[in-house]
Amino acid sequence: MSKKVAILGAGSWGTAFSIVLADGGNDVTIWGRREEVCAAINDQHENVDYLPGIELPPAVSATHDHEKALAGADVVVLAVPSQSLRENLTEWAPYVGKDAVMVSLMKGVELGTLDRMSEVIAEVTGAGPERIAVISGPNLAKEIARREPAASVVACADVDVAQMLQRRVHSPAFRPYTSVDVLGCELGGAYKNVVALSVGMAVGLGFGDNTTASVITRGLAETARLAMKLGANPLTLMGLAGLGDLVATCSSPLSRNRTFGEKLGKGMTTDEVVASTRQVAEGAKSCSSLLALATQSGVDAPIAHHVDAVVAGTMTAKDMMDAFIARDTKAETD
Ligand SMILES: NC(=O)c1ccc[n+]([C@@H]2O[C@H](COP(=O)([O-])OP(=O)(O)OC[C@H]3O[C@@H](n4cnc5c(N)ncnc54)[C@H](O)[C@@H]3O)[C@@H](O)[C@H]2O)c1
Ligand SMILES: O=P(O)(O)OC[C@H](O)CO
Repeated sequence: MSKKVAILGAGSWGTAFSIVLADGGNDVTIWGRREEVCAAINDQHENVDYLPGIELPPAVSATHDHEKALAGADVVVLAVPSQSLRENLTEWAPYVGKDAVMVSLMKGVELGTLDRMSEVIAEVTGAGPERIAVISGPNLAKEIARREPAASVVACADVDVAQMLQRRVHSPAFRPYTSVDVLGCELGGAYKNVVALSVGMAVGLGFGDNTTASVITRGLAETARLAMKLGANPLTLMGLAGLGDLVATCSSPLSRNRTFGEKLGKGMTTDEVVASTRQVAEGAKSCSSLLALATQSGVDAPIAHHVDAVVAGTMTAKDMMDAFIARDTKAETD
């Protein structure tokens, strides 16, 4: 049986996940947008731009040619920014094997269409749900690349496919659990970035653990409200792709979303924060799409609403925190 995997995207997570896959016994080819990044992966076994100091296993190689990366791959892993997936995949789709399973590592919701990444994949490739999976959990790239122990969720509507992928990514430091709740995993992964932005803002403003714990907990309530309205299993939100990822992202200085929020909390503008890093903070775009999804679904989403306003520059981080406290009071479980 082929164990060739293509990873499309040579950023932090695509590269870190190549280590998981190589440790799981797969032969991995990464497609990278920039030739010099691919050359460094092949020649120095290192992604000097995104994961400096981490030695990549011999089973990992890279190419700038997507046709070469995709040739013979029975598993295709997608790790580009959520807002560029549709454009990228439209170019790649003709070269994806007709039975290949596509796995989204992305944590965002498309602006405009409000599609989750699995929905973009289905629309662009015409693949059925049995060929589309999601891997999501508390998985900060640098820690995974250092092979620090972590768990995650492999979700696919077809449990046999989820189990096949589970076997392929199970490695000494990475423990995958299966799920059939693709929607719940995707919304948990996208929403926690928005909550991490607001937690980062609280940290940037100098507030302590009571404030961050309150925002995290109400963030989970907001995520669960929307996800359950759209059909997610509530237990998914209590699991690794929900609470687990929320805690990791909101607690860690390694999180790009939390760091982005912290800079906003310290008074930088969105343009200044974007200019200060080349890495993607998905929540800065997905706050708008998740807010639109919540509004369309009739779900109250105060955190997405206020984060969207701060990112858009129509409200300050301090005014956001004041507004959270001043909201009409209600029962916790409403
Ligand atoms: N980094 C993590 O710890 C982590 C963990 C889990 C999930 N994710 C998710 O994985 C996805 C990718 O994140 P990342 O951490 O690898 O981001 P990154 O910023 O580290 O890298 C993004 C990669 O995409 C490329 N890219 C940027 N714009 C592009 C475009 N228009 N077309 C094609 N390629 C483009 C960049 O060159 C880079 O290689 C995101 O949805 C993120 O939320 C990240
Ligand atoms: O760095 P962030 O904020 O994109 O978060 C990374 C991962 O999603 C954590 O699981």
